[in-house]
Amino acid sequence: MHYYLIAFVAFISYIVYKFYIYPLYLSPLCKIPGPPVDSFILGHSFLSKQLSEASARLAKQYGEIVRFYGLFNRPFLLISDPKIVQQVMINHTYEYPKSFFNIRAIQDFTGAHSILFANRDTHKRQRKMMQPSFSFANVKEMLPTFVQAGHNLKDIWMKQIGNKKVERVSITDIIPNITLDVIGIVGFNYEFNSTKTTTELAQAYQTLIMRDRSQLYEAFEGFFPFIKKLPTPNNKQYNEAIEVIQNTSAKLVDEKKHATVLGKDLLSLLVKSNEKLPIDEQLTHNELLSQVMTLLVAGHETTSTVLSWVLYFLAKNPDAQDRLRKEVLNVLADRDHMPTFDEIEQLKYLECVFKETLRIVPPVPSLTRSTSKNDVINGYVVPKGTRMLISIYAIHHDPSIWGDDAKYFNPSRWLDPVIKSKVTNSNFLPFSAGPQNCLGMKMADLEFKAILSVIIRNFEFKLVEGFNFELKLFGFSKPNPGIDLLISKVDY
Ligand code: HEM
Repeated sequence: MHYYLIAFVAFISYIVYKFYIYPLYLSPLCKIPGPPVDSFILGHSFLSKQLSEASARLAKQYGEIVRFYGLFNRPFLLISDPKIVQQVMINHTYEYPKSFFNIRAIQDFTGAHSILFANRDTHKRQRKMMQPSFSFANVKEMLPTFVQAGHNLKDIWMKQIGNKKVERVSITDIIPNITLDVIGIVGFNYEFNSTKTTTELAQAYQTLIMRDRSQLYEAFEGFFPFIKKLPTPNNKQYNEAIEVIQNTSAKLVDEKKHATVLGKDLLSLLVKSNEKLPIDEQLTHNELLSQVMTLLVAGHETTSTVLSWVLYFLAKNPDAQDRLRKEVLNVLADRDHMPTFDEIEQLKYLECVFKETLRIVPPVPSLTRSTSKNDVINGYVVPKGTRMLISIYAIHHDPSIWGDDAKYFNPSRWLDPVIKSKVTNSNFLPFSAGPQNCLGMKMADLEFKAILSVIIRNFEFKLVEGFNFELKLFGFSKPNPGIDLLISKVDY
């Protein structure tokens, strides 16, 4: 009995030391400034769905490297210093591997062998394989699909408005389906048809992306993965949605592997270049499947997020909207004209609008990395295995870079020579930076510009009085419960 008591006391002492005394009082990370702890077990209560805005607030209050605590007082560093971004993401990428609050939840979306989780040699091998599919020449060939997607959206809203002067439309209901159809065609030469019919795939993403879960819940699930298996209605819905995505991806890979003629879509190009490589360099079946799942989600959720936000900001800033429409009319005087690549490239204000939207609401608001060895960052000792949250959102809202109006949407800032001289790839990083940056960057750029130019040519957008939503973090920066706008036709 006596021994049991000693063992019990030793166990409790170990728990108290490991989860309370060491992280809060003894770890070298305690020297880094940060907010006081407000919960014994839960760490910081701000670790919630408003993480983006909280991170900007903390950066302002405590500086560019901030210590905070997650579940069970696990320490994290919040980074908003471009110099650290340069060190961690650009100069020494593979020394700072990615780390996630709940990796299994992301792997459900992307497959366990996605390039998003690969490190060092595996990453280099997968990247070398995938990069050629995203070449400039290949992306240029996607333009007609992007413009057609703009026209499809135009036709849907024209029909919705009908003979009315103005119509209230939930823009976030349809835009993800438009970009899902786009990735279907350019990614896999496959018609998902999610704008014409209700598809299981579009519904599955809707279910997953808009799940109302806090970071804290994600962290709990990360610690206790069995939670996902409990037979609750939410879990059932979640697991069914994941199954739809996995089955669709498996079907796409299977069809491509057995196709007699391969096209120019991303997956065909990937399969073709894979076959040319020596066996030990080739992507395995599971790796290929994971890349398809990754392209599906990365290729449509991000672009739909930025397209939804831009319409909101243009509705809120009618002067910017008028200026953009005026510029677009130079190219699209005829509403049915299909703009060429060169014509889109001429639209300089459109470029500013794209960058400003990515700055003010980066679709991926933060990135996670960890130290692979004991390290020194900004003069502080940082032990091996420390997790870092690189807040793209906080860096994009830093007045010392973007000016005193950093929190406002102002596309013209991108024409200001002072701002232009300050912008680098470590302080403007919507697509991340360094060797693991976004492969679909050029594609997203052209898709955004093609769809937005058709839409802004044809419609005027205004805010709905009294309609409110929140910026919430569902992995992507999503407006919750969505965005409604008033839309009217442009009659010239
Ligand atoms: C506005 C649109 C987009 C944004 C803001 C965006 C942002 C990002 C970011 C921040 C990362 C780095 C993630 C990390 O380090 O954990 C990333 C990676 C990636 N993105 Fe995008 N993305 C966009 C569109 C696309 C599109 C259209 C595709 C493809 C069809 C795509 C494919 C990828 C891939 C494959 C990676 C992994 C690259 C690697 O690890 O080497 N993205 N993206």
